[in-house]
Amino acid sequence: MTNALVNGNTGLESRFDSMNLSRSAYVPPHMRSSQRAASSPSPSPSPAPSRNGWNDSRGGAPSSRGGFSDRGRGGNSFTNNRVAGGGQGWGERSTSQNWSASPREQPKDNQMFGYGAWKDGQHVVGGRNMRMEKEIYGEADDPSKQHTGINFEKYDDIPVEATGADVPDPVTSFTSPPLDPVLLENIGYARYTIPTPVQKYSIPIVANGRDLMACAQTGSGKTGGFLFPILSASFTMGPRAIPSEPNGYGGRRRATPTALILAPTRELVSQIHDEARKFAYRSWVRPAVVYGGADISQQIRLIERGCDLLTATPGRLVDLIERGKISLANIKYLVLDEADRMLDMGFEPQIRRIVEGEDMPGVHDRQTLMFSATFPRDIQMLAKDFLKDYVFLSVGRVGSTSENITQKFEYVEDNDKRSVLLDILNSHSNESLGLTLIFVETKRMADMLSDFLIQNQWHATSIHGDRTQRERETALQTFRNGQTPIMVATAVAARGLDIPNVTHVVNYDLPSDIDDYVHRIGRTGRAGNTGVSTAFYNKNNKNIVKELVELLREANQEIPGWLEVSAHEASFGGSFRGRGRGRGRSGGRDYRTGGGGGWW
Ligand SMILES: Nc1ncnc2c1ncn2[C@@H]1O[C@H](COP(=O)(O)OP(=O)(O)OP(=O)(O)O)[C@@H](O)[C@H]1O
Repeated sequence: MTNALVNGNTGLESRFDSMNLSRSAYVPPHMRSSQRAASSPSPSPSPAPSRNGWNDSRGGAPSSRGGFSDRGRGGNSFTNNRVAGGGQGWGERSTSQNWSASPREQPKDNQMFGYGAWKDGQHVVGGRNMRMEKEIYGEADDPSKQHTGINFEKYDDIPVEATGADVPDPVTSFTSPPLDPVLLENIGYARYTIPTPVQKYSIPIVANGRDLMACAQTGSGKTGGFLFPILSASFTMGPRAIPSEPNGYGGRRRATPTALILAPTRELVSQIHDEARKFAYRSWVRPAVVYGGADISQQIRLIERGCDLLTATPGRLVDLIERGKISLANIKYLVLDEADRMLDMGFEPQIRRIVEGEDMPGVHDRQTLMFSATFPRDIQMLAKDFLKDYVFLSVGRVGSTSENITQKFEYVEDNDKRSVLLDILNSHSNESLGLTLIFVETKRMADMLSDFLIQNQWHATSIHGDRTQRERETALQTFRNGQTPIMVATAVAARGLDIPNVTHVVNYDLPSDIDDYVHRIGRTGRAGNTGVSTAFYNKNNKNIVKELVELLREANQEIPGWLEVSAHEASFGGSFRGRGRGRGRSGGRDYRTGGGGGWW
């Protein structure tokens, strides 16, 4: 029996039927935690005991099924009207109800807590909402939230290079100024005490109106690196005035976000949106998220309620623009997160259309930021079109891996991989109760391997592009909460995902691209925590062996003798040259400075 059958739409639905669970509308991932908070808890089916004491997602229903909730807005609609025109760039949002009248005034009983407004040219900060705070920030020791690890302060030892004209000095702490006091309070609620290096630099660079291409290792806080300066400036300056609607849109309300964040996968945009909700708390900024594979009408209803900072996958955004639901005319900040992956996934035409072919202000009338842990040549070239006079920031060498990850290599022939994997899982299960993420190359392999693990009494699930959105979210949810502490994944889970307590990443199949390896192992060892990665290597992986050995050396890892020999043979035997994408896709620095060892 394959995963596709068990977890395909029909299989899943019939399993729910047989469990006699109540059916209800699909709830998108970014709505689920609030929905849980809003609805009374429903008993979950008791899991079957297993060898590792965890529950199997396949025996349980997603706990978030149920009716639609509107993120704790208590059913109140709020108007999203702004003063049209205005000419000066920054305008005014008029709010009809539910807001406190002055920045520090607490809302009255019938007013809405947790949301602010822009009124009469002033930021009217919403009152605190304890339920919302618990939901978005978690408790101090909440295992579902990432906590900083013992090596967090060591990020400061990583060499930073910032190139470009007149690079502003970095900040050393979270202070106001330069950060808006409301943002500072939210950063405090998130329990961040000091900025990571990428944040130290990005805050003043963006505050000074500069464009930025920022490269920093996985798990080192790039999301805050773009959210903090954007939200801080937005809180202080308020929304831009909405330009008059072009002919043909009269009377139709379109969302007009101030900031747009593009990212490659649904899971990643949902995660960025959750972070945006943390830092936009009590402010006038309404974060929104759109991605493919989920009900578009529900997304339209949500963006109509408020959409100032929009996180989107490119395909769904184009769809909404075509439907006349979103205008980009107001964009002040454009962020391309994991831009290199978006190009790999073939999103370049959609991205070019969004940035150059619609109504987004031109490069001189917006600020553009690109973030990734890897910046191959083609993305630096895209930067030439999208960015102006930008600062190129690299924390560590571009494309390097974090020293917080212990990288192990095993020589394993394809036929032996399954049994070696079982051995490794057995040995690790004695050591830690952390989560294990296993990467494979194909969707079919992801299904087959997770079935194999389940047959061997391991609680496993899988995530890949052929699973439905609901299945993907369920897999992620049961992995996050430890019900299925093993997740077999394709590249869809390689980028950006920030899942606490992933202690082990296994590259069951090594990728053919060294940058993919960097992102995959980066699902562990995040925020100063330590983690382990194990890769199964054999002769089929010679195309990346030289880069692997360089990465290991640079990250002060032990290098098995046989791997060095293989790298040596590959260099001199010609089997590596001309295959894959060649030496260090991200081996360069700012291409404008001629850095990078001349590999282009
Ligand atoms: N200043 C900070 N203090 C404490 N924790 C932080 C800080 N900045 C970020 N974090 C936490 O570190 C974790 C990793 O951050 P983030 O997901 O932004 O990393 P990233 O650099 O974007 O990684 P990736 O390259 O994998 O996308 C998150 O859980 C985040 O909450």
